[in-house]
Amino acid sequence: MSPTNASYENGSKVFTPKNTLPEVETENGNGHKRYSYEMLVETAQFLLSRTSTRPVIGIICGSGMGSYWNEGSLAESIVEAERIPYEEIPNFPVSTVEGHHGKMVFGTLGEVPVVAMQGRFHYYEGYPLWKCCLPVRVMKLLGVKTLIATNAAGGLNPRYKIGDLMIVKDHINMMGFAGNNPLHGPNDERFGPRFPPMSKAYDLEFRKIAKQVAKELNIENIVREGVYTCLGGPNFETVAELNMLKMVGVDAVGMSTVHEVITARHCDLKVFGLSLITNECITSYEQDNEANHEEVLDVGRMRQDVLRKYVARLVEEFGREEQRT
Ligand SMILES: O=P(O)(O)O[C@@H]1C[C@H](O)[C@@H](CO)O1
Ligand code: HPA
Repeated sequence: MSPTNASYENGSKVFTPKNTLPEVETENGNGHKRYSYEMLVETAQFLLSRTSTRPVIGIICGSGMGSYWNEGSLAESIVEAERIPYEEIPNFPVSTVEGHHGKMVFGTLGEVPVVAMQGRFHYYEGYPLWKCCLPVRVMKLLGVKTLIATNAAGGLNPRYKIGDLMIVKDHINMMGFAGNNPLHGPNDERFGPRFPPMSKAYDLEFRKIAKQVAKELNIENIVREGVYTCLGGPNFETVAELNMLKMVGVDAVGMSTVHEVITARHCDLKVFGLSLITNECITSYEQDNEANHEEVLDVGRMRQDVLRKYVARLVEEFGREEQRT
């Protein structure tokens, strides 16, 4: 089905956008389906009916931040938390990663109303990118103004150490280079424009605040700022791939976030990105060690107290900044 009504004027085809996109649309030739605006409104309305929280900040908890465990995680420290499992949410995909929590957690952090995704959807699980990003659009419809996207990533910058935190300054959309983009397909203007800019993807003010907060918390020695890229996964990268990414200016490599950020910027959410460096990227054939998921989770647990305190303070500060602007 076409998202436009086509008619002919003086022999030329004229397209008039329809008011709504069809409920489920077969994407250009690749067989993927997509959700309509109305389905996402239904999802948002369901969530709003299940909680009295009206979140202004949305947080995506990455692998290092309690998407695999609850104890001591940021999601656990949300006050007056209401937890809604993904299985109960209409139109929501169900996380297939073993051990992932799969819950939307509503409540407050430092008196700022928030919603946290405990468990995200990854491309390697088999979801098309637009489906991985569905919760971001739902957050927008819930009234969220700012997205904090966190992830676990391999450190490619040789100065980075395992356990460092990287404020994401920018990203390189490697999957987008191959034409795989969450905005691929018909555009719905109610979310945003057909051709959204990405040159200010990661909010400058938030990045400044994050550096200031790192100083206050005395963790500035482990907080870096750099460029993140997402590959499709699930395999970790080859030595040649990592050396190529290093050459083009990538500091940290992961399997998420970029498409979420593109979707968030498209619908005008402000974005802050944070990577936990969980492993060293292997850039030489002489190195014995290999990347592995257990190490990613171990480092996540090791750093979770710091991450929780840091992100909780950032939420307070971003909430304040939100009120100022
Ligand atoms: O959800 P994130 O991006 O934090 O998870 C990363 C990427 C893979 O899911 C996993 C690899 O260990 O960690
Ligand atoms: O080294 C990595 N590569 C890709 N994704 C990752 N997620 C954690 N570490 C890595």
